[in-house]
Amino acid sequence: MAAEKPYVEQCKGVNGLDKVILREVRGCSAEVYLYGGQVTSWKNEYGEELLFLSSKETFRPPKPIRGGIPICFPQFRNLGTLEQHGFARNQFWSVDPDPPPFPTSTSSRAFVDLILRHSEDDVKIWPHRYEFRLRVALGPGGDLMLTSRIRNTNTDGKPFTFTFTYHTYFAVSDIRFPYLSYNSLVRKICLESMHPDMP
Ligand SMILES: O=P(O)(O)OC[C@H]1O[C@@H](O)[C@H](O)[C@@H](O)[C@@H]1O
Repeated sequence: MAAEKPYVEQCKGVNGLDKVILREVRGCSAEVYLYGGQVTSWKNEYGEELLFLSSKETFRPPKPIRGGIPICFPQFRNLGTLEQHGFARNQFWSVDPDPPPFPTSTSSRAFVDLILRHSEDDVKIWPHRYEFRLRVALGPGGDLMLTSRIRNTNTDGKPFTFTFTYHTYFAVSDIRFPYLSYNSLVRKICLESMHPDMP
């Protein structure tokens, strides 16, 4: 009888980059690259891929990975002076061996905790110190849950503001917008996310 695959497995992905594979008993799975703290694959119990990853993706840092769920932090789009979508997506995150407890317990056995801390290079372009903890969990039914906890670790207690996004690329087999052009739809989604009460 074949050995059961583990719920959580850390291994090498494309170009030797570290990745973590999460699996649940019914066959669903997810993959997370430590580069970018980025989910690059999420498959349902039939093995169908639910996320888009560019076929041209070469997994070559410092270029961000195009596809999956990039983490945009501390800046979304061009809403600031940093490079588009901030710098968290092209940094190497670490597995967090001792994350602080969550207020509610999880039923998931397939999860990984990652952490990104400021580097001295970050501080030169964004003068704040932080800890960004990300939990990626795959539920028993195949649901994917991302939880982000961002802590200000400035030694002088100075507050900071940031913008943040899970810039999810979903895989779709076909897409048609009979009444909206692509650009107006994107603009509408962006406006709605900034101003949720807009008509
Ligand atoms: O090309 P990037 O930096 O990975 O960004 C992906 C996309 O991010 C979106 O937020 C922008 O509206 C697009 O213009 C952009 O192509």
